[in-house]
Formats: sequence, C-alpha cells, structure tokens
Amino acid sequence: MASTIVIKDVSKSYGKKIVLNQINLTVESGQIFGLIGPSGSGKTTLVKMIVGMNRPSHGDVHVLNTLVPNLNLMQKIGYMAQADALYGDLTGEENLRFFASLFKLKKEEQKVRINYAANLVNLTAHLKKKVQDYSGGMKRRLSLAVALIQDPQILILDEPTVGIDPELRQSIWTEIRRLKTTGKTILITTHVMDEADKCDRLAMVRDGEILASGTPAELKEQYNITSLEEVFLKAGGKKG
Ligand SMILES: Nc1ncnc2c1ncn2[C@@H]1O[C@H](COP(=O)(O)OP(=O)(O)OP(=O)(O)O)[C@@H](O)[C@H]1O
Repeated sequence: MASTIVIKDVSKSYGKKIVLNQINLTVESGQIFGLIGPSGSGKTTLVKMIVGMNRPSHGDVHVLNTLVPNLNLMQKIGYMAQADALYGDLTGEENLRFFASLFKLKKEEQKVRINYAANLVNLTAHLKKKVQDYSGGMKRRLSLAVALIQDPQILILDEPTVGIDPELRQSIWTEIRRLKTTGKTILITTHVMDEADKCDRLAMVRDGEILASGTPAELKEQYNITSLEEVFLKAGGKKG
C-alpha cells in the first residue's frame, strides 16, 4: 500500500511551549484516518502542517512523496479548517465559484462540481443567499463543500461535523465512505467517538504526543475495553 502522508519526527514549539513532540505517523492511501484527542492536544497544529500552513520546528512532512510545503500539492488537498474561511458578503454559490476558479476548473466543470458539492451538504436551496445570513451549521456545510470543490485526492477535515445535525452528519459520513471507495485518502479530526469508530485507523493525541494508534478494534483490544469512549478516557485523559 502506498503512503499518502508521512510525518517524520515532527516537533513544534511556540517559544518554550512544546505543542508537538516527535510525532511519527503514516497515513496509507485510501484510508479514513482519524486523529482523536482532547482539546488543545495538538491535532489542529498537526493538520495545518500537513496542509502546509504551519512549519515544523523539527522533522518533515511528505504528502504524495512530496516535501510540504509545495504549491502543486494545493490542488490535491481539500482542507476544511475548524474556523470557516468564507466570504460573508458573497452568496454560497459565489463562494464555491471563487474557490473553484482558484483551482482553475473550466466553466462547465465548475458548474458540475458546485452542484455536486452543494447537493452533498444540502445547500442547493440556499446557494443564492449571502453567507453572512447563513447559520453556523450552514457555514460548516459550505466549508465542507469548498474542501471538495476541486475533487481533491486527499481530504483533510478538522472537526467537520461540529454543529451539524445527526441526519446530515450521517449523510456526510456516507459520502466520506463513498469517497474512500473511489481511492481518496481522508484524514479527520474528531471528538465524537462514534465517528472515530468509523475510521480505518486512529491515532490518539495527548499533550502533543501520539499515545496509541491502530484500528478501532486494535485500540479496544489493547486497552481491554469495548468502547472507544473508554479508550479515549484511559489514554486521552489528563496525565495523572
Ligand atoms: N500560534 C500559536 N502560538 C502559540 N500557541 C499555539 C499556537 N497555535 C496553537 N498553540 C497552542 O498549541 C496547543 C495545541 O493547539 P491545537 O489547536 O493544535 O489543539 P487541538 O488538539 O486542535 O485542540 P482543539 O480540538 O480544541 O481544536 C494549544 O495549547 C494551543 O494553545
């Protein structure tokens, strides 16, 4: 199996504060990989490094055998950040078109992709509204649509279902799984344990370190418990 994301000996400090400490992690192609860990454990910092928005203090990150950061990788990575990066005074459709044009999609292709992405997140009926009039959940959904707009090979989703109702969350997960069957690699951060259970592999992050990694079943076995919630509490709780 080819490795899509390889993180090698990565550390990150802000001043004296060590946020990531010697992280090693490999995400194989076609996997749904989950990063789980308590708030402030370093997940977003790690994700931003993979996207090329943040540089390691030490170590390096390769995506598709290319050292990050690299401009050509932008086309291949769809990134949904925790904070929505949308233009409030543009409509949903204009936002999608803007991002589609950044990726140099042709007019016809833009239309197809905008329809697909808007439909996926249930926003088709709201595309003509300005984003400043969207609810929080609608903005999250539009951010997910933006991450998918160029049909990227890799999807990096930082807590994609926060603020999204259960029904839509389920349809988003159905789509995540469908995208996996088309060969995409998906990295997702989450606090929601039933979502973690849907991942092929997980890494548990705490205080900037990976405590444990493996399939959900392996992690449960390792900790000799039946629910990921308990694994999370055992491995992910504060240092005693
Ligand atoms: N630019 C920065 N300067 C200083 N400290 C930072 C900076 N960015 C992140 N940190 C610190 O790094 C630590 C990890 O933050 P990070 O956002 O990666 O955590 P997280 O696991 O994604 O948390 P959450 O789930 O709440 O988003 C936190 O203590 C945070 O305050």
